[in-house]
Amino acid sequence: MSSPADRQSVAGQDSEPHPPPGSAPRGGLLAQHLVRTDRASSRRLLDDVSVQLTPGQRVGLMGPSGSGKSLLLRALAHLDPLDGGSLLWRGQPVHRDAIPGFRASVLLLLQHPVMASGTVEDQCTLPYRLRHFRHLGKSFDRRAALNLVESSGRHAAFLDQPAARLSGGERQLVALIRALLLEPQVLLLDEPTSAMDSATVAVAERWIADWSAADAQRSFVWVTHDAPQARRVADTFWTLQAGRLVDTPPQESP
Ligand SMILES: Nc1ncnc2c1ncn2[C@@H]1O[C@H](COP(=O)(O)OP(=O)(O)OP(=O)(O)O)[C@@H](O)[C@H]1O
Repeated sequence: MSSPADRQSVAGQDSEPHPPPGSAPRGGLLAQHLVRTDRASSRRLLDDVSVQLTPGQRVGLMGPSGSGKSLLLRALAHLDPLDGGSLLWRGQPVHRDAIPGFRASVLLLLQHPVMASGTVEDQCTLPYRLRHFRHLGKSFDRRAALNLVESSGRHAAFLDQPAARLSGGERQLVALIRALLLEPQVLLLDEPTSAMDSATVAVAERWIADWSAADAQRSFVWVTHDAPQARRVADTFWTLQAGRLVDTPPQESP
């Protein structure tokens, strides 16, 4: 079995630092020379970042606090305007009319998930009322939601709990359940288990591994400060420092 460092040299960004335009394979996300600058300070928050997420790839994204990990995920999710660079999804720029399909395929999980009013079940049913999921004809699968709830060791009544009263770890769990039910092709995971106890972390890691294994085209980028977790979940490693990609194997962030 290869070490994370070996795997990085084979599959990490240092083997293909600047993939040529249009080379994103079907299903892939390609970011080239991304630049984001803080207008107030002129500091580069993302500084010439080029990454390629290929179908089936499992990326662990590490780096110190403030190094730009969340901003990179938001950029890959087409959430923030950039000051430079290009983004391709399945080899094409994501134009306005392609955004609904993109949003249905590429899901970003925030570290601190926002919960709407209502119950846990309401959080899970909400996306099906949004345009990008409605047009796919998908509907909420309560049985699948219950299976996930019960496989996390919780009672079915968890679905009826008011979301406002959930703990931070429970919110992350609900956000993950909601995302997995939507069966995305790509998950952009911003410290998705940072507030969970170790047993719940193990459940979340297993769910994401199962989701990934169910379709060889599925891929994710998982931000973590936990190097052992990165080694458990990922086969490729990206590290950011001060907005730049650097070539180092997973290590604890300071
Ligand atoms: N909207 C914004 N405008 C200006 N600066 C921002 C903005 N959002 C984030 N930043 C700054 O960009 C830098 C990178 O932020 P980011 O949230 O991506 O860090 P991170 O690597 O995810 O950190 P952590 O590990 O603590 O979550 C930080 O210094 C942050 O203050």
